[in-house]
Amino acid sequence: MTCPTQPTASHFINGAYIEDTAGAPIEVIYPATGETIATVHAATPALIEQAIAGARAAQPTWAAMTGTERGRILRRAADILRERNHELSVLETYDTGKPYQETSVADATSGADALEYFGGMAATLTGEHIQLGEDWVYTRREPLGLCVGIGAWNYPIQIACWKGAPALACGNTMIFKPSETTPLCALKVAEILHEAGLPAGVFNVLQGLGEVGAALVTDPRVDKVSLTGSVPTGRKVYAAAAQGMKHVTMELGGKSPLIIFDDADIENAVSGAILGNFYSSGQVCSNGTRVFVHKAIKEAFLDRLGARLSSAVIGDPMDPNTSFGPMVSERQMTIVLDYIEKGKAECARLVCGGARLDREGFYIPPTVFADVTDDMVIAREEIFGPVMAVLDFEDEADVMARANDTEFGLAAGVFTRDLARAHRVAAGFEAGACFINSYNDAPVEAPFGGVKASGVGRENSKAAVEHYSQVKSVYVRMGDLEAPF
Ligand SMILES: NC(=O)c1ccc[n+]([C@@H]2O[C@H](COP(=O)([O-])OP(=O)(O)OC[C@H]3O[C@@H](n4cnc5c(N)ncnc54)[C@H](O)[C@@H]3O)[C@@H](O)[C@H]2O)c1
Ligand SMILES: O=CCc1c[nH]cn1
Repeated sequence: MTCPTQPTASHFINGAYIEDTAGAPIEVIYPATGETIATVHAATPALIEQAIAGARAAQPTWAAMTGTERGRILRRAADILRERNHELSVLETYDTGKPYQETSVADATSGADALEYFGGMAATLTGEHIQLGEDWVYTRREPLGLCVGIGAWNYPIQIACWKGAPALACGNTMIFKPSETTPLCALKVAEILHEAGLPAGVFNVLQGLGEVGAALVTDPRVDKVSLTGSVPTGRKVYAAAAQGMKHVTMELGGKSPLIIFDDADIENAVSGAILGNFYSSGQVCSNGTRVFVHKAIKEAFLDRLGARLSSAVIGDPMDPNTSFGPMVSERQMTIVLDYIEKGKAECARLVCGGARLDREGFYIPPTVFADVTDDMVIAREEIFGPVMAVLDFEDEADVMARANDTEFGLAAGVFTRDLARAHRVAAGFEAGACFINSYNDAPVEAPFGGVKASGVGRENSKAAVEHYSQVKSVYVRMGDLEAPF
């Protein structure tokens, strides 16, 4: 079996596809069937050297272009991404197993939004003038140099663009290493950027496992590392980057709370809980997997949730009617099934789901546990699959303390009709991305990122510019300079 739209080689370096079969083979598995659809090869040390040398050499010329010129290329790439939405969505579906119903509206689209947004912003990046009597200071906003992006497997196109677009807009070059589980889509992003006029060497893609990522992170010629991945990987990558005093962005995992008060619109709250637990088969970093439901409405909430989940169309991800697909890999399926067994062993009440589906592919249906308590493993650890934990509460202060009682701090949500309470709760959340009467919206205009163990820095929005550029100040004296001797 082969995916109809797959790239022609494993890597993209200095403006061209390149293959080196000396690198260890990495099989790309279609999660809906378990079949191999492609084989890529991990980057060899020679290819890593070629990519770093090329990206370093390309950076000064790219930075010397005006922001308008750089932005025009990024915006052209955004247009091509949109024109090829179908082809890219098919590839993303084969890479991840996510239903085409989702990928055709959420993935290339989100990548194009980032290229368009940062392309538009490139010409506006300026320093400032600070008058000091007759002297003055001006600042220059300068690129960092060579940035490395390292991706997770849940949003391959989005992650490549959320990192690449602001990096390139600011005048940096980038080497992007996709997850070894979903290596295909980032290559298409590189291909499209070059079709849009990107000079060779400015955006490169190298395949490989953690050791290729580690080789990039530790290279002294790399100035910044942006990782999307788990907290354990984040700790390693952050520590390695610190040895070289490199800039970092860490977009890591979460175990986010979603609080549903007794005055909430139940239908909307159920929608939020579904979007925050079962979109992308639960493989979204910001998911609100600890759903605190006020005791007074808990059974009504669970009844409506069960009814709505029974209408999920689980099946062939390429069928446009399918709304729920498989887990990304057999490994991830096993991890999630282990957590489900822990939930059962801890005597949480299994409301629906709870076992692998009897069909080919890595399918676990939407799974809901009720009567979950704060100390249960399924309420404390990130599962990264379609498993919702429903916990009871009665008092606002109590539920806020419980919601924040976690090492993570990526996202949080609240459903209530009381707007004063909604804003009070949002202010009290220890989380980077909060939602009121909604869940998991991630527009490019809004900062995205976590606090506590969930990360460092922000992607998207004007905030991302701070993480891909640095400010130089220049003091200008207008008169004579006195000295003590
Ligand atoms: N905060 C966010 O924006 C965000 C978005 C998506 C996913 N995630 C998180 O990602 C995780 C799931 O993705 P995953 O399983 O691919 O994560 P992971 O941490 O296993 O791997 C992430 C990436 O890091 C690379 N890597 C592993 N070890 C490395 C090392 N020592 N040095 C450099 N690179 C290394 C991997 O090859 C992969 O490309 C979840 O925890 C999820 O919450 C976070
Ligand atoms: O997976 C994390 C990033 C994200 C959140 N919503 C869409 N993408």
